[in-house]
Amino acid sequence: MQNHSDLLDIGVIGLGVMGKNLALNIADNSYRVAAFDLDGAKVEALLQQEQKERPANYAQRIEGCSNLSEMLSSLAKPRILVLSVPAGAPVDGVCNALLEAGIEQDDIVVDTGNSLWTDTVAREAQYQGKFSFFSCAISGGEMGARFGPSLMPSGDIKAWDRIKPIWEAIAAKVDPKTGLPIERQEPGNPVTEGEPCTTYIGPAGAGHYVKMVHNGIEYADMQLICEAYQLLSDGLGLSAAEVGEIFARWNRGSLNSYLMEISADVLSQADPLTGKPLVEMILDKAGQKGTGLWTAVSSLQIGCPAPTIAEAVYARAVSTQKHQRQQLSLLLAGPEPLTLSDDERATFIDELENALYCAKIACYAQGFQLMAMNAQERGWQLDFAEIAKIWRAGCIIRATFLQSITQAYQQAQKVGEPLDNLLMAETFSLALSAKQQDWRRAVARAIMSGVPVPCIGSALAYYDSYRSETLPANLLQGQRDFFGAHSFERIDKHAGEKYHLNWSHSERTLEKL
Ligand SMILES: NC(=O)C1=CN([C@@H]2O[C@H](COP(=O)(O)OP(=O)(O)OC[C@H]3O[C@@H](n4cnc5c(N)ncnc54)[C@H](OP(=O)(O)O)[C@@H]3O)[C@@H](O)[C@H]2O)C=CC1
Ligand SMILES: O=C(CO)[C@H](O)[C@H](O)COP(=O)(O)O
Repeated sequence: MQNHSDLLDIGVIGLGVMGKNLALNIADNSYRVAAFDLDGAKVEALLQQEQKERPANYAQRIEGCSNLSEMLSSLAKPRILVLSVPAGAPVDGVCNALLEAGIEQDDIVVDTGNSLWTDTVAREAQYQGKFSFFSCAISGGEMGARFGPSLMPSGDIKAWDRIKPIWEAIAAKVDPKTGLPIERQEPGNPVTEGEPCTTYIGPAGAGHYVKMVHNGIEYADMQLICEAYQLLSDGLGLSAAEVGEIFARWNRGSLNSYLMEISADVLSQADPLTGKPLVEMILDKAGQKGTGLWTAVSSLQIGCPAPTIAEAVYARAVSTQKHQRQQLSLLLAGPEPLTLSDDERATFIDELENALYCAKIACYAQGFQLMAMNAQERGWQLDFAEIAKIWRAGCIIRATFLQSITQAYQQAQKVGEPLDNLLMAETFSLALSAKQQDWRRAVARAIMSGVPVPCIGSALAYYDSYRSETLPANLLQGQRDFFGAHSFERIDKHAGEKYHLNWSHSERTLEKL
């Protein structure tokens, strides 16, 4: 352990991509940090980075520990210990190691990893009486952790009261007037002004659930942008750099977002090895760690439609089937390429911009509805205006658009009417109604040119399903009653009254069950 004369404020365990940067961020905000990783080289690297970045007039604020007992004895009580280790078994591994090292009942362990929310619920109960297991899901990647992430804390409110000042200091900040991020990436000079992107989400598991849905939306938003890229490159024959320029232009309009910004950047990057566009040298097989899948599974389990999020997970799965795709590309016929005039191409690009905006609204509507339905099942009181607010900066899905979502929920709160679906908010219903024809034309062109658009297309089906007062589920109920006597309700009788037609009898009489 490094020399220190005083007890430290907070411990960080796990110094990978996120933990290392969180430790530096916390230190930038004047807290003294004890740091530990199983790999001593990572502790050393962190200490060196702090030394390199620290302004000359600042004292050392991070101290390395060689084991957890040393960390516990270096911290002021009750202790705050931040876990930034991979989700799953490593979280319990560290908790058990902390128990062996002498962690106490009043100490707080904050899990900042992408843990499955049901694991978090179980852990809070499992460690009760031993220490306070608190969770704080985090988004923002490496740079977010370093200079201001979005933080989604949940669990024991007393634990939140203790960590809140640190969390508000290290979180990303938003200008309250414009709703735009205040960004300054300067070691030793953290952003202290503006609204912090953190808020208490709810009981144990709520923060991880909200982060999981954030990631589900992230999957869908990324896939929507990728579909637009394929339409512009394969469909229109534009180069990666040209698509990058279009995305950069869109990023200055209603599609302004971090994901659009980085997509434009990725597309304009040349490969250092070949000089070709880097994107064309990257293998088209998408990885995933599970949070998008968990979101889709949750939506299926609770019966909340989130088709665009599910399609984004399937799109990653299809991408990994490279061998089959190679074989089938030689076997299966597709349409002739579309030949478009210059005017038609320009029109198509504008239509696609509107299609993307509409699909994005539908995808966020799905995510927010999912959070609402799960909250209802769990008895959580989620404040969606606050959730949208803390996603305006710091996190991967940060976008100007989140300010409109914040305002839509604030308006609903003001008039005392719950916003059951974001499509109902005036700002979005007007935009969707105005742009839906362009959305259809973009999907139609994609279909006619043979470019797959599972997310842009499924979002349109979601939109059309929700604007249909009547769906063909009447026939479906008839089918179910026919083969399985599963019964149906009638439109001219009380809700809940069940009927069955004796389909196999010659008279086909109707029974009230
Ligand atoms: N990367 C990202 O953009 C984001 C990640 N997250 C989540 O944050 C968590 C951390 O992610 P990330 O930093 O990317 O992961 P990394 O794999 O980069 O870092 C995890 C670190 O934890 C260390 N570790 C593992 N087990 C222990 C242990 N028992 N005691 C001490 N240290 C341990 C690892 O050491 P070693 O390598 O030696 O095993 C490694 O240094 C994950 O749950 C991730 O899903 C959340 C938001 C964004
Ligand atoms: O949580 C995150 C950002 O919010 C991570 O970047 C996310 O885990 C990446 O997920 P995947 O590897 O599944 O694409």
